[in-house]
Amino acid sequence: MNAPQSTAPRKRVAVLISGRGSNMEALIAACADPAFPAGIVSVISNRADAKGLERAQAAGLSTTVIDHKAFAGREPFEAALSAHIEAVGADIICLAGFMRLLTAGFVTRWQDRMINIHPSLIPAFRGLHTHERVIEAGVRVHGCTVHFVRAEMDDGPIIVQAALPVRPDDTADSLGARVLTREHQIYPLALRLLAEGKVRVEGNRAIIDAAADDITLINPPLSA
Ligand SMILES: Nc1nc2c(c(=O)[nH]1)N[C@@H](CN(C=O)c1ccc(C(=O)N[C@@H](CCC(=O)O)C(=O)O)cc1)CN2
Ligand SMILES: NCC(=O)N[C@@H]1O[C@H](COP(=O)([O-])[O-])[C@@H](O)[C@H]1O
Repeated sequence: MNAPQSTAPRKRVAVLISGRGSNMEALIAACADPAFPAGIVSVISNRADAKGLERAQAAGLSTTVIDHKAFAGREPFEAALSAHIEAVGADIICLAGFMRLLTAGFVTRWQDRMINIHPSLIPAFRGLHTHERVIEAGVRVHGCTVHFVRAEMDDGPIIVQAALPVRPDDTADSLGARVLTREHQIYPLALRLLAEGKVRVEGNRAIIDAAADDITLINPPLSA
């Protein structure tokens, strides 16, 4: 039974991608439900060859390429990004495999309205090549995180995490595939909680309002 349709206007979301776009697709699928408290108004890529652009167009969404290489530095690139995001009236920015380090100026401009998905249980394994590093380190539990973006890479207040066991026979690819499945579950959940106003930031912590009826999903039991 669908949750009662809230009368609040749906939050307007800009999704930033650089590549494949499978997390963007998970967000598109969630936003297709009229009862979902957010809708995607623009998909922006810094790469014209991002496969995600075709997927967004196939879903009938407006897509825009703002190529960082066309600008004389991060700030002018980000000024063009902000101008477009303001023009489409976005309330929330979702980074979904967006592979450009954003400056402190841009992060402050969109403070606590910009979230990112990262394929590790931050603060462990921040940065790139997380699955390879997890296997190399021999850790037993791995996962993914949706967090608010801060100037420091992969360092913001954590909204949702999902954990899973590392199998003895795991390769970076097999582990990455299981983590990606969890990413596609937790990103729509985090966006829903944020769009429903159920997340507030205190210092470097994200506080989820306890009434959020899907609290159990935030600490899901370790699944295979
Ligand atoms: N200020 C921040 N910017 C970004 C964050 C963040 O947490 N704070 N998250 C990232 C996403 N990301 C990891 O989650 C990430 C993005 C980019 C890079 C990186 O090394 N980029 C290089 C260029 C790589 C390329 O263009 O292919 C760079 O920007 O010079 C690492 C991790 C989004 N931005
Ligand atoms: N540090 C950022 C980072 O590593 N992000 C990761 O890039 C992939 C993008 O896949 P997608 O384009 O299919 O969503 C995802 O696994 C995401 O967590």
